[in-house]
Amino acid sequence: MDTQIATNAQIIDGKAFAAKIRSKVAEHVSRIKAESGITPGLAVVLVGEDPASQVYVRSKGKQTVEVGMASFEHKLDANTSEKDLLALVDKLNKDPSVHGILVQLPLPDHLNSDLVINSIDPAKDVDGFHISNVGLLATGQKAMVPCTPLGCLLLLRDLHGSLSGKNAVVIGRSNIVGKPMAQLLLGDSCTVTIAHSRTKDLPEVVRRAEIVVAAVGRPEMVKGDWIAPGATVIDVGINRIERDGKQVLVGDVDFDGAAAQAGAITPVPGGVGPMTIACLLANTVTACCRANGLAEPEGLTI
Ligand SMILES: Nc1nc2c(c(=O)[nH]1)N[C@@H](CN(C=O)c1ccc(C(=O)N[C@@H](CCC(=O)O)C(=O)O)cc1)CN2
Repeated sequence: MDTQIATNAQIIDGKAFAAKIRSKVAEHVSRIKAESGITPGLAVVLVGEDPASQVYVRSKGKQTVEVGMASFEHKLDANTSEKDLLALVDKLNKDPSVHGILVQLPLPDHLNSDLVINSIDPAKDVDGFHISNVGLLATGQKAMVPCTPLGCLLLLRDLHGSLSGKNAVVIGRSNIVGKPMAQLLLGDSCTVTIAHSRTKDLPEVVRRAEIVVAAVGRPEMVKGDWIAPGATVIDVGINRIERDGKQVLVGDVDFDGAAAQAGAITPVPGGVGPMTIACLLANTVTACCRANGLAEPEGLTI
């Protein structure tokens, strides 16, 4: 790694990169329609009225339609029973016009997320959270890949080309981001450490990394002096905090401190977040192609 101190980190523009992915997805959607007459379709299920989830689901529907796909939104009451939710998933599993199914998380407490996710047909599991897809990814087989880690990987590949041999530290061990992120980096031949709240001397562990992916859900926890000079910092955190009497969005990384050290860094907002929905659209096209024996889009998945 370059040992020179980098004071002007490159700001990785996730918003612009996500727009490029969406335009590639739109091209593939046109091709699929022309070749087969099939319109890729995405069904999104929202249970309850969590304000952030409502925003994300609205964006998913809007962007799905913008790339030429069919969007099916199912908004269910917060008190929906597990039986009714499972019945809806079963109906979507059987619907040939639906190629991708996503159940927005978090679900209300009375619903068992694992049970619901594992009831989705793995071939339609565009979130990549079904246990079959988790196992396929872990064993290096063709899987549906979780959208946020896939977005991070595409950003890293675009920046570095090959990631082979790089030292990567993933902070956070969630099933949605930390664990699949580590699998993806390992798949690209990085040397991967998964760190978490119990990791001893976390700052020292992070200082050894050429690539840092922060996904802990704690506002600005990762400090500038934890970052090795020239390292690439990918901030997955989306935390709403109050600062100077205003609500602001911050990541898991102290942006100003880290940018003074890093070679490249994602901002919040405008970094990893927009990649999540772009990769969801890409996964839906991939699922549609796999289901219908059509050529899969290249460069949009691993
Ligand atoms: N079933 C799923 N549930 C959830 C997922 C997921 O991938 N699948 N991820 C998150 C929420 N999420 C998508 O669902 C998501 C989060 C953030 C963004 C985004 O574009 N963020 C913007 C900021 C937007 C804002 O102001 O809040 C950014 O970072 O620039 C998109 C999608 C949890 N649930």
